[in-house]
Amino acid sequence: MSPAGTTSGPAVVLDGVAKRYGEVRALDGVSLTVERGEFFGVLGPNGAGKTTLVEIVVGMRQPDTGTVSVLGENPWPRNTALLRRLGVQTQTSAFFTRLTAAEHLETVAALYGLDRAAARRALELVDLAEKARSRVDDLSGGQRQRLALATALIHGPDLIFLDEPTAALDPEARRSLWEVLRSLRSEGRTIVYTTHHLDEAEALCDRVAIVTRGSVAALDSPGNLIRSLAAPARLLVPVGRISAEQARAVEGVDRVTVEGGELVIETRAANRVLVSVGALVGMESIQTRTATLEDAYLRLTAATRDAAAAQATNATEQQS
Ligand SMILES: Nc1ncnc2c1ncn2[C@@H]1O[C@H](COP(=O)(O)OP(=O)(O)OP(=O)(O)O)[C@@H](O)[C@H]1O
Repeated sequence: MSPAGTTSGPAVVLDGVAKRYGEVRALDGVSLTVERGEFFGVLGPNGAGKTTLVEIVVGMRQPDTGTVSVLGENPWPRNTALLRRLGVQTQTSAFFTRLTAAEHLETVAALYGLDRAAARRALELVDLAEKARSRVDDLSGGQRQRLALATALIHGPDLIFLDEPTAALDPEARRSLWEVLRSLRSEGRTIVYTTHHLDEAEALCDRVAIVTRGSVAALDSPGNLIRSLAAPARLLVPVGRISAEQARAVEGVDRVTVEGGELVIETRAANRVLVSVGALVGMESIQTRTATLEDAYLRLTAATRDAAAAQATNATEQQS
């Protein structure tokens, strides 16, 4: 059987995709393109519509309106030939819980027509070989998450969807999963994933879409988002070297707070302020924290929340 889908062109194209659950507008006209070979992050607050978006793209849900193209094909109704080219890990991944981890993967391998070696390779890929003989029921949350990832990757898919794959992992396991994801990316596979770990998205993603209230509020590389949303840098000075009033008086300083024994000076003119504050306290006393994707994200989501609150107030005032 020849595999479904094209081998060139974008990996995913969404055009005007909307989805309601009763009164809840989960997606409100989402249009975006994921290029082939891209590591693409979908970020957003709880309930923003990320899972719904991924479920529509992989053919688990039908959009109310709009079009979806995955490797050049429509994923709905469930396109079983296309499914062989997709690797999907959702938050509700199903396991054969009475089996051992190895038996579970061997069963999945058999469903794809693969041999036991594929199951062993998948276990090793996610660093779970030592739990091969443990029952799935007896695995920890993080180990189950790694098994879910192995299940999604066992057949070597071209396009991989992961819904919060590192949510239950300890910091070491998270870093080792980053390496797995990076190696998949370097093999030319496309990865679309959702996460609440902004540091991770910044480290891994070529581009991210920030979804708020069912719409794409921003879509760009992490670096461009940080620049365009003008997130501030922070200078940290031990309390006592300079007063908050003195710091506020420095030209270019936006905000001064005290956190954990440090005066935190926020600025969007980091170089200029660093020189001025350095002249007051000595350069060696200053720690710098450049703006992160998390800063940019928080600014954007706060602005979206404020705009929605203002709209709701206006609507109430007009009614009364
Ligand atoms: N099956 C469903 N029936 C009714 N409402 C739903 C259903 N699934 C999701 N919703 C609602 O749709 C909205 C979007 O949910 P979704 O799970 O897509 O968000 P999310 O961004 O993935 O959230 P989280 O970060 O918490 O996982 C939410 O308001 C949610 O309550």
